[in-house]
Amino acid sequence: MSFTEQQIKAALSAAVDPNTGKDFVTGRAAKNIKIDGDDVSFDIELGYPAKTQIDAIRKQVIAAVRTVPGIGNVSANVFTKIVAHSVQMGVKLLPGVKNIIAVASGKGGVGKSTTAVNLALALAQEGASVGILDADIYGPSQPQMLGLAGQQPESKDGQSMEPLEAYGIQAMSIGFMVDVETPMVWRGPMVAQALDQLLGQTNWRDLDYLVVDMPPGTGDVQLSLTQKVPVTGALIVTTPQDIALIDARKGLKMFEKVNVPILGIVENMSIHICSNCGHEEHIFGTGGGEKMCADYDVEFLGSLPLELAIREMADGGKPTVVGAPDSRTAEIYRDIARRVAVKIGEKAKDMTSKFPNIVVQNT
Ligand SMILES: Nc1ncnc2c1ncn2[C@@H]1O[C@H](COP(=O)(O)OP(=O)(O)OP(=O)(O)O)[C@@H](O)[C@H]1O
Repeated sequence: MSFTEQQIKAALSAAVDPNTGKDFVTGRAAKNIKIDGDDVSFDIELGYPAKTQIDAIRKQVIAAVRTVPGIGNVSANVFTKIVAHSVQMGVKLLPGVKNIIAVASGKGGVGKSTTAVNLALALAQEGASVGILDADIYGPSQPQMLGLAGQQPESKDGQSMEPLEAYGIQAMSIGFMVDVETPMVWRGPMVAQALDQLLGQTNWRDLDYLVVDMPPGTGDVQLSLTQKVPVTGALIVTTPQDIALIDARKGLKMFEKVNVPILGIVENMSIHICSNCGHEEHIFGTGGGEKMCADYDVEFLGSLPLELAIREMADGGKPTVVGAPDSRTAEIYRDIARRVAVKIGEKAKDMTSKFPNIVVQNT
């Protein structure tokens, strides 16, 4: 052997993870370096799902280590390990759920539910175990978007409910419990009770991420939900016009108030590309989302076009990420999903589960 472990580490610290922007040593991804004669093997542990990129990352780190003089065979085991990250103080994690991502908007109709479902499906496509909780009591649209309309969750014990499944993700919605065609007048306590039931009585099965489609707006219902749900981070969806941005700012403030970190902002319906001539038009204005992010020091996670196919696929029960997985739009959703997962991965790990239960016995 004509090289040292130090040289291997130096080579790996010259390679930067394109998703985190950190090198593989500083980011603590490189582990378990083993040298056997001239051959080297090591692990790269990613804290976010990246199934579509594992191959590229493997090639990148192998190429980096091959630069070490005298090196023989190099093998890298690249894998993902998602852990639970901290939530608001005093709120307990949900059983079977590691991380919760709240998807919110300041006002209705900006595409929050469409973004939430595509984000959930994109995280699953990248290899994570994902659920979606449709808490949008005013317009539960996830059953329709996931092709589950008219179905009802099963209960094995008469107390708790099993989430339904579509395209590999688990789903629970207030829409499975009420007739969405019949307008309902929800009084405060009814809303709270229904949401409590959804939150506390769903048997989520081993989720890395639960995406919560929040009710639009920043009123009392939304505020109490953000206090009750153990949220790891929130994402705000807005359209570029001023009125939506003003409301999105209120959303930012609401999460700040309850100490939920903002993962970033997604701008929806940013640009319209004419399907006939390809002409690009900023129907709702331009640059608003990015300016808001700069003003408030939050990340601009990406922007989605105003596109007929997004609406047709979501409303038709097969959202873009699964309906057209090779499209540019699906790629944008996957990029946003990876950014969100990386941001969560950078947050402090949840330590509550590390503390042993202390039992005081009277003898
Ligand atoms: N980028 C887009 N391009 C075209 N249509 C879109 C886009 N995003 C969402 N839509 C469509 O706009 C409508 C409203 O979207 P969605 O239900 O996701 O909004 P929302 O903010 O969740 O609304 P609400 O607050 O009422 O629940 C839907 O018909 C959806 O298919």
